Amino acid sequence: MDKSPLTIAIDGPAASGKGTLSRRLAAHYGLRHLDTGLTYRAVAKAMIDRDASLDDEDAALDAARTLDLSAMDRTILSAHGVGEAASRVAVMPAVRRELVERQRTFANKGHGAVLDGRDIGTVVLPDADVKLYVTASAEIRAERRYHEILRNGGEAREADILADIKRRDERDMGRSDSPLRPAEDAHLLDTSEMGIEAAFNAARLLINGKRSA
Ligand SMILES: Nc1ncnc2c1ncn2[C@@H]1O[C@H](COP(=O)(O)OP(=O)(O)OP(=O)(O)O)[C@@H](O)[C@H]1O
Ligand SMILES: Nc1ccn([C@@H]2O[C@H](COP(=O)(O)O)[C@@H](O)[C@H]2O)c(=O)n1
Repeated sequence: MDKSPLTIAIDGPAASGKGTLSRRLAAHYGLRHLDTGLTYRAVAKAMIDRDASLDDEDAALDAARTLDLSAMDRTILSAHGVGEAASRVAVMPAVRRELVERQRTFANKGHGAVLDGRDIGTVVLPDADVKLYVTASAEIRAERRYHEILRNGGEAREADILADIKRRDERDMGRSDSPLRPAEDAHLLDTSEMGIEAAFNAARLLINGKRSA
């Protein structure tokens, strides 16, 4: 296998499967992985814990500056409501600047990395070796998330999840700073009719093709 450093940027809307794919790719290529959504979630959670308003930019910036990437707990941060709150602090340019800096430092520290989020290919790592934009219809994404919540012992209504996903898509794609969109040189991967294994194999083929080109 080619041992040169490899940076992979993976973007896509909520519950599109970018985290699942990123973890598989990181394990396969022996790369470190950062789920950048967790950084926005951690800022939002810190504000909720401090009873700060989610519109308070000073409090959000303070939470971003004091964030410890190594202490982010996926189990706590993955709650559906925290994702919604994260998309509200993610519209703040000062918070984005702070977190993007931290994310770049992570990416540049070692021998390659996989980062997933909303602006990785467009803003955080515009020179990434490979860029993927993972998507699926809102209905399929809501169905997958619904089953995930049930599997984990939670309760939810699929219709509420679909409404949340559509609202979050709108906020993430419509914000003026770093809106969610595919980078011009990103490969599109629509997994609406593709299982996890098939998506992983498709991504692996694209990456290997790019490396040997
Ligand atoms: N190709 C696929 N086929 C079927 N289910 C999938 C596929 N990819 C991911 N999933 C499932 O869909 C759900 C959402 O996936 P995942 O958490 O990876 O999405 P995400 O884009 O990282 O979400 P978020 O934006 O909330 O971070 C999970 O339950 C995962 O197991
Ligand atoms: N690079 C990123 C990553 C995430 N966001 C915002 O955080 C929210 C939560 O992200 P998840 O991937 O964990 O669902 C998301 O809705 C975005 O608003 C971002 O802006 N940039």
